[in-house]
Amino acid sequence: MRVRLIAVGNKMPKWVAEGYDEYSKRLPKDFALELVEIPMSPRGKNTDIPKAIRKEGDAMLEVIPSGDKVIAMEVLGKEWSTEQLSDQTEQWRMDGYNVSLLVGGPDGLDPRCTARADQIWSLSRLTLPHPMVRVILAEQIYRAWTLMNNHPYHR
Ligand SMILES: C[S@@+](CC[C@H](N)C(=O)[O-])C[C@H]1O[C@@H](n2cnc3c(N)ncnc32)[C@H](O)[C@@H]1O
Repeated sequence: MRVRLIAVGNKMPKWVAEGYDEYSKRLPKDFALELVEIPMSPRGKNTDIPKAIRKEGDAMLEVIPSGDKVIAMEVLGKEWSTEQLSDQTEQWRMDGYNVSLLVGGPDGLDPRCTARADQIWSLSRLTLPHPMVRVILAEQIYRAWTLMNNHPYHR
């Protein structure tokens, strides 16, 4: 199984890249977490924000492999416990699915990306900065994998 994390932002601070790598590198090849970064459209005082979001959405839709289970990350999505995430992931694995997780930029996901998703997942009702979301996702995917494999990391 492969989980593709499709996230807006390609110039991340060192702590974000290190945080993401810390967890993604712990996963085995047969449960790989793969990062696909979508360049953030530049923002300035006169930026047409809906147009910037659309451009990010176009790029995102292009890299979602057909046949993947698609999960949009949204504050107002459904909250899952780590156990629910692990059970759901196990189900996808048994059914032979790969997964794409979509993380928007500072102005959120293009509505077409949310519409493309099979499920909408919320990490909490807090609005988190998009760089932090990818680190939290890497840790939670790793944690879910440890649960699926009775690894002592999760307690
Ligand atoms: C700074 S937030 C965007 C906030 C924007 N006002 C919106 O309504 O989506 C950047 C991205 O991080 C993700 N995100 C932020 N907080 C989240 C949360 N609590 N749960 C799930 N995803 C979150 C979403 O994908 C969002 O598009």
